Amino acid sequence: METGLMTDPVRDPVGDFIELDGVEKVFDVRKKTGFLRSERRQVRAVDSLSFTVARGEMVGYIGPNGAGKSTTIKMLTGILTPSAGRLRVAGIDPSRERTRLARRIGVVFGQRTTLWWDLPLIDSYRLMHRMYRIPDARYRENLDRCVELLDLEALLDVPVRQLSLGQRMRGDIGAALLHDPEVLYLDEPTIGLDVISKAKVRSFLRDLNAERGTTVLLTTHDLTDIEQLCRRVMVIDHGRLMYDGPLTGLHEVGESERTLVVDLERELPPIEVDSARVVKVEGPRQWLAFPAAASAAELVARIAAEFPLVDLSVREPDIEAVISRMYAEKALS
Ligand SMILES: Nc1ncnc2c1ncn2[C@@H]1O[C@H](COP(=O)(O)OP(=O)(O)OP(=O)(O)O)[C@@H](O)[C@H]1O
Repeated sequence: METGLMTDPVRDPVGDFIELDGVEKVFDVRKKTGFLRSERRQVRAVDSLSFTVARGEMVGYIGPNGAGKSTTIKMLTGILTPSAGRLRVAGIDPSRERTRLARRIGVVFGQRTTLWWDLPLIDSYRLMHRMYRIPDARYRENLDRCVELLDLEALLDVPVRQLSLGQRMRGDIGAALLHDPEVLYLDEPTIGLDVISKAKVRSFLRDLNAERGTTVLLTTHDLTDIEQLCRRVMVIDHGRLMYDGPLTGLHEVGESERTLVVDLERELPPIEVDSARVVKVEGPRQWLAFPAAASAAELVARIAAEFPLVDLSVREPDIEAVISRMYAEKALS
């Protein structure tokens, strides 16, 4: 049933909901090279991209600026047509049947709003009710739910232009969910938000995914979004998939380091020990970087045997650092 949009992962067999096979997107760009001269150039924004996302998955889609993330999402909504390859969402070819697909997907572009700027929030919702031809009872139910969980009650009569960024974002997420989409594409949903607004948005998305089984594809520069929401992450760079797996696996791929922080009885010269190097000294405290895969216990034992150790802690690698290192290594290779 096309409009039976509630997903029940128990009844609904888990299958590939989003499928990309060798998808490419090439843009023709004209670049001015002189007064009356210009040069044609091709930009390969997405290159041989293949992946699948199962129903109910919540997947992070990350990469540096210009990697091809927005282009992918635009192809998944049907706004852009792939130059090559096969792409399906819920069995639909997005660019051929964009309107039919629109009833089944929700999209939030963090840097743009789908709301009517001059109208109170509730009027935008009423317009969407009509535009998407959402049955009255379903609209009411979804509206009430979004108002409650996204804390929108006090905002409904406020013109969108007067909302803060965080309020507007919650309003936009509500708008994307009024028609009960099976899949939600989020492009930078927490960009520019304060800590409290970010926490609200994340908790809402977690509940949405858990309770309704909504499939979520999340693009973000804030890795805490990924850490808190997604078990799986895909890393894209230069339009190509570089990594697809659990967030924790990125540490191994990035050959990252952990940090041992030791407090000594007194200020001492940097500790010299095999398999670790001092990266910072502050009074009696020293920071030693060591390979993430090496045993912290062995290193601690060696230091404790030779130095007056008072206290210690081990810091896990910073995902952000791991990813920037991955990009840097790729650029050099
Ligand atoms: N309409 C377009 N015409 C020409 N080139 C484009 C167009 N849209 C995107 N590109 C180019 O395609 C590449 C991928 O862009 P895209 O916006 O998909 O990256 P992104 O990963 O979303 O980046 P960001 O994190 O900065 O939003 C970039 O080189 C960009 O300049």
